[in-house]
Amino acid sequence: MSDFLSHLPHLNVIHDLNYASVLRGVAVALLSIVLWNSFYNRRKVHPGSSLGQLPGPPVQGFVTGNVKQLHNLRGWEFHRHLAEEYGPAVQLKEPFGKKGLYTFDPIAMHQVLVKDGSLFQPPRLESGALLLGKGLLNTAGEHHRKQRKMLNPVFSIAHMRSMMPIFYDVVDQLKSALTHRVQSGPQEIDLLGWMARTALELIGQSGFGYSFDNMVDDVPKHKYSMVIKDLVPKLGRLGFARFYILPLAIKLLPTNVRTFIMNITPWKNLHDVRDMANYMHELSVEIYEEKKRALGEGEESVVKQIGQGKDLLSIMMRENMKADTQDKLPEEEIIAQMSTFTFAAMDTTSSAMSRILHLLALHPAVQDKLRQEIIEARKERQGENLSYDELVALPYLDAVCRETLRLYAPVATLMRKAREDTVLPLSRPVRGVDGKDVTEVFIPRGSRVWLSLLNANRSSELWGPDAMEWKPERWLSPLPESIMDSKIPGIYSHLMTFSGGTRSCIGFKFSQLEMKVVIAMLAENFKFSLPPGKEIYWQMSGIASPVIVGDDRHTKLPLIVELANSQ
Ligand code: HEM
Repeated sequence: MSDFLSHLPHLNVIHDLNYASVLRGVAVALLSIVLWNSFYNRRKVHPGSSLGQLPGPPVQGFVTGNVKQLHNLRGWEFHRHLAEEYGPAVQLKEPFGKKGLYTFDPIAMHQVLVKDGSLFQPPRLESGALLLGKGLLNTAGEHHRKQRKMLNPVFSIAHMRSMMPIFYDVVDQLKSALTHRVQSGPQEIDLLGWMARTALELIGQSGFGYSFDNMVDDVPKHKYSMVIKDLVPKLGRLGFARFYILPLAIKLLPTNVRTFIMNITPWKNLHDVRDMANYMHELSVEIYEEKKRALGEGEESVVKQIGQGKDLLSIMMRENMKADTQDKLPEEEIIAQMSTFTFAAMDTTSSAMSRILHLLALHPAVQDKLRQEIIEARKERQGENLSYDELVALPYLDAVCRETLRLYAPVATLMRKAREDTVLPLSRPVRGVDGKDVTEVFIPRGSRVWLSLLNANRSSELWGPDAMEWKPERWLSPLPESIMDSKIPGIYSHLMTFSGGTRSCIGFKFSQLEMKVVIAMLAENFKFSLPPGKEIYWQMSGIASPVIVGDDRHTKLPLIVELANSQ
């Protein structure tokens, strides 16, 4: 395995380099990119309207364009303004004046994610692979398709069913931890912290048969818990560099040169991210090796040494062993899926579960109704845990989850980059800057397209005039025809929350199950209310996260928790 490690680009260092030539190279590359951009923006002959014909907001500055507004932690208003002022297809500016498209038009999104999915790739691929290895999030084309083919069956309903006992074990630990803290009376508790611990333990146990957290200590002790908690905020602090400088450096500089530059750059945050990536990788290798040994020794050993062998990693390794030679994934890619799944699963699901708890605290009548539904279902089962089918069939629990994922999608925007010139059709014309209707937009190769999952889910044209209200009841009657006919390409409930097409969320069923098991237990056993004197604000980070107004240095969701049967 040490051989394998030495092939990872981020672990190599070189020492003797000519600084002046490196800097000259970077300057020439930057200048070429600016000139290339303006050449592309000025081309006149192409099908469809040009991006320049679409209306859009003024830029904040030539260097950053609209990017800072778009990724601002308080960017909700900006995104809402884009939808209300300009409609579903908007011209935005990247750094140095390059034009891009911001859209939530269903047909345009369908083309980007489904029909022309292979032409529109996330720009993160190379930098993401440095962070998490070549897992699903960071591969493309045939490589991605091959991984997806191997991994889709791992997330089947049959496997989700078999994971129920693992889920209930983790949730029992959460119940004991909270009961212990509130048994002598209501307490203010940071639920975001507990949801993050629960989500990590759920993916740890059901993902890899590995426990990160006994859920007993006040703070988790495993280094991985700390690392994964800090990773997203630290990545966020790389900001502009992450989306623009890093991909450029990867494209232009050989591995050893950029590793050298990274190591000598006096930026602690960058070094922290590098060390975190290395640590996550090392732990994944350790867990993988242990499991491989057990699998090699047969099923009995898997059960004895690493639980039931029903976790995603065991399933993945068994599927890979069975696969035909041309479909087999190399070890390195199986290992990369571990950090990939943890990264993709943890903050998204804990954000969604925390949002539900916050909303239940804001809407006590919904909270009571949900509690009642679960108490009655459990009574019918004489207090036994609900089976997979019983749990997913609870209509109000389902409505609360769906409505939260609709109005408050944890991931607000996806970014794509066009690999070829292409034309995107719109489902209805928008008024161009010259007053003429724009029905299709020419997207030059290299342009960015931002897909607004947020605005697609909140469109009053599709969801009706109450689209901005949180109303679980809307899911208890038939949805409006406008949404049923809209051809929204999302894989889940006409929503864009889990995206659509070949790169849609592979874990969406897993995450819904997690949410339902956790929220059902919490709503049945505890009551949640708002802490007096504290206002909670959800930041628009890559994955939405709550802070207390006036103290936005740390993400937190303080709620008053008490036993539900205390009165
Ligand atoms: C509420 C929870 C979740 C939300 C809102 C969510 C959302 C998303 C979105 C929007 C994407 C598309 C990203 C892109 O195209 O750039 C995605 C991809 C992905 N998600 Fe999730 N996710 C959630 C939970 C999970 C869980 C629990 C897992 C794993 C157990 C997971 C694994 C993945 C993976 C591996 C991908 C990449 C798929 C690919 O490129 O083929 N997600 N997710």
